[in-house]
Amino acid sequence: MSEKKLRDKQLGADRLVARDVLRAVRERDAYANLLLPKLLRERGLQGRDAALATELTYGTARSTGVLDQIIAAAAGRPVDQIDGDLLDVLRLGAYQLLRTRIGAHAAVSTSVDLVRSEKGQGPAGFVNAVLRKISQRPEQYWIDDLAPPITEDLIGNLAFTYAHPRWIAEVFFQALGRSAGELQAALAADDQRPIVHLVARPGQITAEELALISGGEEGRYSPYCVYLPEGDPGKLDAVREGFAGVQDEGSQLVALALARAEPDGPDTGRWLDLCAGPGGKAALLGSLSELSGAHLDAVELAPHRAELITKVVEGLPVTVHVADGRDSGLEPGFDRILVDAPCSGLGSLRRRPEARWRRTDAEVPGLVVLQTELLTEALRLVRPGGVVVYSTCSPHPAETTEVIAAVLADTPGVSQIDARPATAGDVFDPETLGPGPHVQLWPHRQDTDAMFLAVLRKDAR
Ligand SMILES: C[S@@+](CC[C@H](N)C(=O)[O-])C[C@H]1O[C@@H](n2cnc3c(N)ncnc32)[C@H](O)[C@@H]1O
Repeated sequence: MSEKKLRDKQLGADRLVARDVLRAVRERDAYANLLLPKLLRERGLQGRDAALATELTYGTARSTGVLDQIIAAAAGRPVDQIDGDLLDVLRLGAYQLLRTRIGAHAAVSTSVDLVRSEKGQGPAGFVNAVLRKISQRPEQYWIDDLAPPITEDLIGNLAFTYAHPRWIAEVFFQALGRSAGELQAALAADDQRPIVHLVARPGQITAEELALISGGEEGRYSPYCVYLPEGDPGKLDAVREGFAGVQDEGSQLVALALARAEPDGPDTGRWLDLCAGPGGKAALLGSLSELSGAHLDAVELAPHRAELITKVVEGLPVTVHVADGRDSGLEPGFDRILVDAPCSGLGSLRRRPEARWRRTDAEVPGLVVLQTELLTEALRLVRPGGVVVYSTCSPHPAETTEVIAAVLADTPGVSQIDARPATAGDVFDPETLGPGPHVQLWPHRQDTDAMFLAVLRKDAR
């Protein structure tokens, strides 16, 4: 065994990977869900070691803001006065102490070893002292001590308890009709790591076949979905060969709603995806359009994301355009248009562990302008009688119902139709999707990302 391998083993290769990912997230805004699988592969971690590294990395990244408040209280100084490399290890250690069943001794000693090997005895002593202090109390003690009292600030208390920034909890509260019980359920579900959802590409493999070969289970809502509770989807032949992909069931329902929504008059086979990168929905729509003899145009502003679409739609009747969806140069007259708008992503936080601590509400007004312009352009490009599906992976009312209301108010000759039948198809009861006319999915209700979708139809002449 090489000296480096031996060192990694002694230190715990799982924690070393977790620390390195957390450091990259902090130092260079890396995405944990992209970097972690790469490091696991490069360092040959598999099985239980890979599972532990994943749990520690994602769990720590999800809880960062709350762990920082606890670390600051235990260290007696704000975290911005703690060296970043030490802070990564403190977060990792505090997460293990407070939010896992790992024993206190293992959590503290592995953290101290990580610091000692890189930084020496002094910093290791500091990490030891802070983590020991944290370990003396259970998580509930720290919540009671540091969270706003539930009687004074219910939203702030729940946000702290379930490791969300307060402003995001406030947005969920509004989107859930100001129900405290549902907010608690939504935050709790959003604080869990979701299982992988696969999509079986129509015409290439069925969900039943994919479930059999992957050891997964067929989805509840999308006829193309398979739940994969464990295992690396990248190792499945069906995924490697492009018969299947990784896609949240809620995203599948959005693409399906576009294919199922009823235009007024016959479908002439011109479909458009106006914000298509990286191509998850375009791939599903491309397969569905092939089966129904249609053609999909896929527009994407970012060239590198357009390249990803080109790869994933290979062999399907799809043309990819690198263009601004607000001025694509495409001829009007589409039967169906999807506007899967750039958004704050607040609906898929559980799949992007660190995202909740990176986002700010200052981004939202600019996104709302873009969303409004893209939807307005889609309504110009759709033919009379044609349908437009507007969707976001965000439940933020400013990005969802308020965009729809503003565009409807400014665009004569367009009506909003009930999105529930198109979302449910003949697979499940549309009434389970709330009162309509839009659909808002939630992790705590459907166990999907919190996708929003609305269906608009241009009046036939
Ligand atoms: C929510 S993502 C779409 C996800 C995609 N539909 C899928 O399922 O894989 C929004 C996409 O819109 C792109 N985008 C941003 N501004 C755009 C614009 N003005 N015109 C077209 N695409 C744009 C972003 O680069 C991003 O790839």
